[in-house]
Amino acid sequence: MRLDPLPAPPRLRCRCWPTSCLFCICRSLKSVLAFKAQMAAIPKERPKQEFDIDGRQIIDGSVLEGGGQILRNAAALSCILGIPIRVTNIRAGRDKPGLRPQHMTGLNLIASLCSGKLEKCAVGSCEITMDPGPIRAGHFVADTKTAGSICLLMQAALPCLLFSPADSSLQLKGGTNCDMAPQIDYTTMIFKPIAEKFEMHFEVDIKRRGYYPKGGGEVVVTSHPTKCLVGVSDALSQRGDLVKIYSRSFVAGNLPEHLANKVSQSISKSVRQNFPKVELKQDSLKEPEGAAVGSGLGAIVVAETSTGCLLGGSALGKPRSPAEETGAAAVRELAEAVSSGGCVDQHLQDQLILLMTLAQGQTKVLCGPLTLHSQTAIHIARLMTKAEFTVEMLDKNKCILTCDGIGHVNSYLAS
Ligand SMILES: Nc1ncnc2c1ncn2[C@@H]1O[C@H](COP(=O)(O)OP(=O)(O)OP(=O)(O)O)[C@@H](O)[C@H]1O
Repeated sequence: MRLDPLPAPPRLRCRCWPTSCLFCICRSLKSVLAFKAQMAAIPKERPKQEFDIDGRQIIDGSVLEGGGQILRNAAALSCILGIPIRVTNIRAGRDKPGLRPQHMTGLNLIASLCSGKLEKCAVGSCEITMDPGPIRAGHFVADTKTAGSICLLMQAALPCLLFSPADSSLQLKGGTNCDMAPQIDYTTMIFKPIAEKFEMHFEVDIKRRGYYPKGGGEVVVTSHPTKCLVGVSDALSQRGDLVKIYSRSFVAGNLPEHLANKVSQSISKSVRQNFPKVELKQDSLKEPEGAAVGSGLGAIVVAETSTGCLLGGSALGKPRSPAEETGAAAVRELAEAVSSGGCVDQHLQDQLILLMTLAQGQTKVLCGPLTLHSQTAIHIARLMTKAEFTVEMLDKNKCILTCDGIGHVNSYLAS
């Protein structure tokens, strides 16, 4: 990874020099440490490729974030580029390492898209192999049988279907609004419109919502193939001004509708405090009976800028936590994304890496601090492809992430 141009190192001398105070010295040292941490996060050398005795590329699932995203991105690249893989140390960075139902379902789904051969793919397994075949179009069904995230199944499968011969549909079952994963509303309201700028097109039909712990949600996704994704150079590098904020607050199951209104009111209050001049539109609802399994409460807040950037914040209700706190937490996450000064929030950042990698041409994204998830996604992309990533620090928190993608072409649509 290239590092040029680098920012000037932070000044060691404190502002009240020559009568330096302890506070300023500490502050300077802290910024030196932060600067060093950011540099350390971006290795210069490309990661070294290693292969097992059968010629499969070895992917170490314990690097950096050490979570399920390594598996999804590696399996997707394996399927798209026809690279046989052996993933070791799966989710070694998590309390319960090994495959969880969501990851196992995602791998099986990817394997079925490309008639791939999977070995050792079972809950708890810390190592799998996958030998991909040609990607095909069709109707594919995947069920986590838990509240495992439907959006993370989409995250794994949709990039693969871009390179299939025709339209496909995915019937996905699991959780639609879960913690530690995009809520389905995040995927439709933020990821989808931005992915369209890369020429990734799909439609989402939410048949039924499902929440932790029951799951039981169902989403049908129609995916359209593309000849080649295109890099996005301007649309994600100019932040513009905030022009609108939209919020969706919901309850489902045995929770009363007035709780959704409380979430909405707290969002309105926090938005007024943080963004007093920005237009706010709100929806507050109880999911109709039959349209949701189990009980849930949550919110998503989406801000749009004058240049078309979309930033989000979301939260889900927790037992014994007041409904108002859910609204305030969603706005806090949004405010953090806005104050980072980037064109993407911390979650979209890593979700775009695969698209940037595969696209034809250059993508430039103005980001806040690079997250560990993004660094991990970049690591896997560099390990498995020739995509070039550059990080240009603009100040100690903001950077431009540039990727020269590999321009992978859909062989079925090539002529
Ligand atoms: N609140 C959120 N909004 C949008 N996206 C989110 C949110 N929280 C997490 N994500 C996304 O979900 C993905 C989570 O990946 P991660 O590897 O941590 O989870 P995982 O596959 O469930 O595995 P693990 O259980 O190992 O953490 C990332 O792409 C991240 O950006």
